[in-house]
Formats: sequence, C-alpha cells, structure tokens
Amino acid sequence: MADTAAPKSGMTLRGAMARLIARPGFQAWAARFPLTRGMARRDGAEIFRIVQGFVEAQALTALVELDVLDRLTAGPARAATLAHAHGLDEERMQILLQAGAAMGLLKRHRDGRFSLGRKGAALLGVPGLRQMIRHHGAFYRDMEDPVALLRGGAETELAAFWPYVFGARGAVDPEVTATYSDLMADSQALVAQDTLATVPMRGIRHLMDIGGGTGAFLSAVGRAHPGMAMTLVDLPQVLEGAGARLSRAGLADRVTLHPASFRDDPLPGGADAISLIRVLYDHRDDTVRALLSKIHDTLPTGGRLIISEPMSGGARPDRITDVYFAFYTMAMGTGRTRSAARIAEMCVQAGFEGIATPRARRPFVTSVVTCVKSV
Ligand SMILES: CC(C)=CCC/C(C)=C/CC/C(C)=C/C=C/C(C)=C/C=C/C=C(C)/C=C/C=C(C)/C=C/C=C(C)/C=C/CC(C)(C)O
Ligand SMILES: C[S@@+](CC[C@H](N)C(=O)[O-])C[C@H]1O[C@@H](n2cnc3c(N)ncnc32)[C@H](O)[C@@H]1O
Repeated sequence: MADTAAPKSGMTLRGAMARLIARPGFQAWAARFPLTRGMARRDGAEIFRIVQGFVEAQALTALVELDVLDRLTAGPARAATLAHAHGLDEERMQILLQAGAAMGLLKRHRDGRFSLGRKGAALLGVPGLRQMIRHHGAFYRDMEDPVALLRGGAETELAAFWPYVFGARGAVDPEVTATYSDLMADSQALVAQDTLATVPMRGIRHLMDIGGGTGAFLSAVGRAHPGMAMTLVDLPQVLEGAGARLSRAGLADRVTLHPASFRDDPLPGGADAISLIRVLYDHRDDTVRALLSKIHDTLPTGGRLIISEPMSGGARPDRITDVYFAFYTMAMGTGRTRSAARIAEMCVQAGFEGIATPRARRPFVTSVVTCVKSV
C-alpha cells in the first residue's frame, strides 16, 4: 500500500537508497566497486542464508534422527561406516556429513573421516534440544504454507500438540500429557539457569510457580535457596507427574502441590512472590490480562511477580525470538511472543509498579520482566 503521509526527509533518502539497491544494474556495479563490494558480498551471503534456512534445519533434523551426532561421540568415522550402521547409501551419507561440517556441527579430517565439532558436541549437551528438534516436524508442516498460517483460521498441528495450553480438563490422553510435560521439563534447565542468574531471589520466603509444569523450575530454585517454601500450581493432569520429580530432587516436603486452572479457579494465598515461567506466551491478551490481575489480587503488598520467557525484541527486532518464537506461538493458535515493553505495560495495567527488564543473557533462552505490588 502506498504511504500517503508526507515523508520526512530521512524517509525519502532511505526510500531512494532502497530503490537504488533494488536495481540489478546497481548491484552488479556495487559487486565490482572496491568500496562497496565487501558489503554487497556479505549481504548476498546473508540473503542466501535466509533463503536456505529451512534446508539447514532439515539437514540438522537428519543428523539427529539418524543419531549421527551421538554415534560420533565414540570417535571419528567414515561415511561408509555410518552409512552401513544407518542403512543409507554411502554417497548420501557423505552429503549429509559434508553438510554437517559446512554448518560447523562436524569436523572433516584430512583423511576423509568426520568427527563432532565444538557446536555439534555442545548441541548434544543442551537438555531437551534433540527432542525439540524432533518435534519440529509438526511446526514445519504448519509453516509449509506460511501465508495461509498468517491469514489464520487453518487448523495447525501445533495446536493439537500442546493441548494443555487451552486449559483442557480430563479429555487429554495421559501419554500426550507425559510427552508434553517431559519436553517442557527437559527444556527448562537453561531457562531456570538464566532466570536465577538474572533475578535475585534472596528475601523471598514463599514462591508460587504458576503453570510450573512438573516442577522443574521449582526444583532448581529449591536447590539454590534451601530455606524457601514453594507452591506449584498447574492443571491436575500435569501435577500428577510432579510428585516423582520433586521426590527425586528431595523437595517433596517443601513444595505444596495445588492443582487448579488459573483461568477458572482462585489462586491460593501465602506466597510473597509468584513466577510465570514460559506461561504468558501461550495465551491471548485477554487471558494474560485476567491472570495478571488475579495475581495482583493474590499477592500481599510488597509481593513480587517474576515473568520469564522468550520475548520479542520489540523496537529492536530480534533474529531468533521475532522469527522462530513469533511463528511458533502463532501456529499454536492462542499464543503470542510479546516484547518486554508490552509485558511491562500489561503488568502496569494490572496494578503493578517497580517494573524491571534486566538485559537477557541469552534472549533465545529467555528474557525476564519483574514487578512489585505496592498497594
Ligand atoms: C574443552 C576445550 C579445550 C575448550 C572449550 C572451549 C569452550 C568453552 C567452548 C564452548 C562450548 C560450549 C560449552 C557451548 C555451549 C553452548 C550452549 C549452551 C548452547 C545452547 C543452545 C541452546 C539452544 C539452541 C536452545 C534452543 C531452544 C529451543 C529451540 C526451544 C524451543 C522451545 C519451545 C518451542 C517451547 C514451546 C513451549 C510453548 C508451547 C510455546 O509453551
Ligand atoms: C509452556 S509450559 C511451561 C511449564 C514450565 N513453567 C516450564 O517453563 O517448563 C506452560 C504450562 O502452563 C500450564 N497451564 C496452561 N494453562 C493452564 C491453566 N489454565 N491453569 C494452570 N496451568 C496452566 C500448562 O499445563 C504448562 O505446564
């Protein structure tokens, strides 16, 4: 659509530059001219990376599905050996290994063998990441027609994959609940690490984790803060899996389980701090507003709210959260990747003050917003 407002001079200049850069003739000249050719090549390579992003992700999926990364922890191997072990043609295994080395996950040796590269080894150590990569099949099928996804209304596989997001009661297969809860709990480790490194928890007597799944976050908090009392709130079917985890962590006596829906049921009192870890981005604005308001009513004066989840870069778009998480939550149907500024605004609307948005260590893992109930 044409911009009807009178453009400022900066906008005019930017528009003129964009029209110039979009001309094939200018591009051919810029690729030769000594002062512009470096930038033209870098931009070209970067555009190509965006174009091929899906292919890289699928090559990674093949490395994970075929357990190639795990197999290489035993030491370097040739394509022929791996092909034989995985029932693949040698030439095709060579293509996969070469792609893995090109992406920096594997290392190609002079003698033609391949071993794990630093990033390939690190990937194996990220809790839950291989399971996340495996479940991307559903996400990518939803992304197959991105324009249809953007238009909305189409049924998506991810909406069915995460049934609890909708607050389902009773109707969901226990196996589905277990898969969901395990994936969440496995991928919680880095989120807990970054949240605890960002938010000082000293001074909190009693923390209530709402939508806390099977207690992975509270297990990490409990280990770091031995004197803190804790309450875990989640849907009844999800909490069924919490007892075993908390017992393994030696926390069964310190954590009160409170099965409830934060949409329909009242929240228990007694906590001087409440955490929402990867909860808000599953839900629509009206659900989030109602939850924040309920939390404000529940907390005592001086009580703190800690929100931690991947957040949009807002005014400074972020390469990961504004692409991956924004489309992921869109495909889920009800979700939305909000910026820290937007979450802060919703907290203020719910009556909170003292908003803090500390700089995230790894925005692709999580970002944090905290606030206080002062009256
Ligand atoms: C040993 C010598 C000599 C030298 C070592 C040199 C050295 C120090 C190297 C560094 C190596 C190292 C330790 C690297 C560490 C790398 C790490 C920790 C990487 C972490 C990566 C994390 C990733 C990629 C996380 C991805 C998370 C994803 C995809 C999460 C998705 C979550 C979803 C979809 C959640 C959905 C939930 C819903 C439904 C929206 O609520
Ligand atoms: C994305 S998971 C996050 C779990 C955990 N906080 C973590 O980061 O691993 C969202 C959690 O919110 C819970 N949830 C969704 N709707 C809920 C509701 N209406 N009442 C209580 N919990 C709910 C889900 O069951 C799930 O455990």
